[in-house]
Amino acid sequence: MSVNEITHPLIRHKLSIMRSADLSTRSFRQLAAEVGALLTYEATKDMELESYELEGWCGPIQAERIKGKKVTVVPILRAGIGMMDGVLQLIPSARISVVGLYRNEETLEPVPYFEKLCKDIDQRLALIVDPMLATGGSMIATIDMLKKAGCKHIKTLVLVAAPEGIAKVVEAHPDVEIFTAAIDDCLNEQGYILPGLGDAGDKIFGTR
Ligand SMILES: O=P(O)(O)OC[C@H]1O[C@H](OP(=O)(O)OP(=O)(O)O)[C@H](O)[C@@H]1O
Ligand SMILES: O=c1cc[nH]c(=O)[nH]1
Ligand SMILES: [Mg+2]
Repeated sequence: MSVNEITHPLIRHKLSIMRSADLSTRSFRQLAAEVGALLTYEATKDMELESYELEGWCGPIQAERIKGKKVTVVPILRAGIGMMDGVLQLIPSARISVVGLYRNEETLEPVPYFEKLCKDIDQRLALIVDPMLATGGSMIATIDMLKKAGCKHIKTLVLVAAPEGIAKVVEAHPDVEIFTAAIDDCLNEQGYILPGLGDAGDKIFGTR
C-alpha cells in the first residue's frame, strides 16, 4: 500500500490541536516536530536489521542493528524544517539533504531555488518531510530531483494531504510510499487544503 494514513490516537489528538486558528507559533512548531517523530516511527517499521555480537554485562550476546547505509532526511524548505527535528530525534545520525521549493501563488507550480543533497544518496532511504501535500507539485518535483541524483528508496512524511495531491504523486511515482497524519477533504480555489492547517510555513516561522 503506497498511501498510509496513520490514525494513532496521539497523532489525531496532536493534529487536532494544530488546526486551531489561534495556536501560538511555539506550540505549532513543537507539535509539527512531535507528529513528525510519530510518522517516522511508522515509516521505518520495515527497516532491515542485521545481527552482531556485543559484549554484554554477562558476556557476549547477539544484538541487532539497522542494516546498510541508512537514512537521509529531506526537508522541503521552508515548512519541512518544522518536522525535521522530530525525525532526527529518532534517527539522530541521519544525513540531511535540503531541497528549496516554493509554490507560485498564481500558477501553484513549484519553483525550485535550492538543492544540497548528501553524497551517497543512492545508498540511503530518503525520508522527505513537508507538512502539506496540496496539489502535489512540490512533492513530485522533490522526488524527481532525488531520483535524478540516484535515490532509489523514497518515503514521504506529511502532516496533512489532499486527495488531489495524493492522486498526482501516486500517478507520477507509484513506487514512493506516502505517510500522512490525515487525508483531508479537498483544495480551495487558492490551492489550500480544507480543513487543513492554513499556511504551515508561516505558522512554523511566525511570518503570518
Ligand atoms: O502540494 P503543493 O501544491 O505543491 O503545495 C505544498 C507546498 O506548499 C507549501 O510550501 P510553500 O510554497 O508555501 O513554501 P514555504 O514552505 O516556504 O512557506 C508546503 O510546505 C509545501 O511545500
Ligand atoms: O494548505 C496548504 C497548502 C499549501 N501550503 C500550505 O502551507 N498550506
Ligand atoms: Mg508557505
